[in-house]
Amino acid sequence: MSSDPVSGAAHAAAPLGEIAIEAEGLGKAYAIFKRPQDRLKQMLVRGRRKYYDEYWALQDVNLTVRKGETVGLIGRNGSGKSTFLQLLCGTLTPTTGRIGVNGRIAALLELGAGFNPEFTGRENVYLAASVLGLANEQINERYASIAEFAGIGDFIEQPVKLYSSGMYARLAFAVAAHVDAEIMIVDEILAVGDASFTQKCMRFIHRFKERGTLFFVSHDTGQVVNLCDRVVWLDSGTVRAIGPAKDVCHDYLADLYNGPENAGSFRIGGSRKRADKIADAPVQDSRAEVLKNSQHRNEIEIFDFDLNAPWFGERGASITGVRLLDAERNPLSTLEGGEEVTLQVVCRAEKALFQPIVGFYVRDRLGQNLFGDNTYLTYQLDPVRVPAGTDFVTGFRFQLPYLPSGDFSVTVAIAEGTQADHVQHHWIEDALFFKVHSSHVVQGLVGIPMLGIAIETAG
Ligand SMILES: Nc1ncnc2c1ncn2[C@@H]1O[C@H](COP(=O)(O)OP(=O)(O)OP(=O)(O)O)[C@@H](O)[C@H]1O
Repeated sequence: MSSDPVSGAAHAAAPLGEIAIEAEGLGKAYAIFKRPQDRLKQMLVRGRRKYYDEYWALQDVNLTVRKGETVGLIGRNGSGKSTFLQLLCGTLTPTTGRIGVNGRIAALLELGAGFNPEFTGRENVYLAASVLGLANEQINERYASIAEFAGIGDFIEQPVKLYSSGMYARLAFAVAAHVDAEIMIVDEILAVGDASFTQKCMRFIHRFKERGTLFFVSHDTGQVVNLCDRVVWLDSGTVRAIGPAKDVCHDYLADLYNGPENAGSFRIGGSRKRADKIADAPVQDSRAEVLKNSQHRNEIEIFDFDLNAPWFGERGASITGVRLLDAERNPLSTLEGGEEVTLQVVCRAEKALFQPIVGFYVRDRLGQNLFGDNTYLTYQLDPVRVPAGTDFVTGFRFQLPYLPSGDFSVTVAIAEGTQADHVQHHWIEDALFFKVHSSHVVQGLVGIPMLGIAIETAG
């Protein structure tokens, strides 16, 4: 394990004016002690010798956030997001560079509201609100509204050590929503609340955006794009990109999909699993060439993953991306029908998952399920475990049937358990749309590739 090694530049005040947050050459190194006794030795030698290795969790971050901006922070696990936020809040000291904050800051770090576990909810409201700058009379005036926002009933009189993570998050958010913060930092906290509370928080965040500066950290790129003007992408402790939310999230997802560890399989807890047993070349329709060159060929246009599609579920896991890839794993925007495709579903385990099931349906415009599948059978004897906070990719590789002309959608879902008994974590209705412009399929719901068609005379 490790601790803060080297002291560095102070948490200095930023220049006044239109700037809310300014980081210059910001870096943070942690000390990694190989043996517990080295930590003690280090304390004794007071810096004259070094008994630790330095690990740079963050290096040379330069960032200016103007007042009123909403900035997203994304990156893989361990890329340095929490470290950056702690430097921003002043709970960590930079090893190099500086970070300045101009305005009252309220941070909603994941399970890190700074509550005292022995105090009741009510006592913690007073404690946290006063740390965030409210006078006692102001807290008295706002207490009823805070309690109402939290919505945890009589639990507010219980010590917070008895709270579930969702209740803790509710109270933390309720306080932060009432302290007149000018800068708000929201870090994954929404993932632990239930759907109605998450929506309440999102309504607050949308209102806050109108008047304040928001720093939003999430693995849910859909939410990031929805909310943020700009996005900072951290990769191994350095800034990989800063730019318009949609562009940066797109590049980040592309990197996540195409990273070497995701090519055709996914790795969880160190073991690499084949996502599926890949069959041989797809079945060729004997008329493939003729169809391809005729007006009957399937022409299919695919639209992007719909970030605003309706969803339901417990959100112990989230689906963060859905797309179709061709046989070479390039993203597809049009299809011909009959060819090999891979439907990729990118998920994030918000909590530790045991036996996740990822599935999909393709539906026609009347809502009829044409076909679909899920990962259950493949993994039922060898259930996958996914640690909390892990992003993972599921691939369904199949030969696309021929489709009749019309509109189609793909519904995707991630559940946990067994086929018969499971918790639905995230079900996204019509996550992806595609349109078939022309087709030779005139009968039935779908057409299958014909290996051969022959008329032969009897005898
Ligand atoms: N106290 C510490 N001592 C040593 N290393 C640490 C410490 N805290 C974090 N790290 C390391 O610094 C790196 C960045 O961690 P950080 O928590 O900032 O990443 P993150 O992007 O927030 O990850 P996640 O998405 O999983 O929350 C990681 O490799 C982590 O192991």
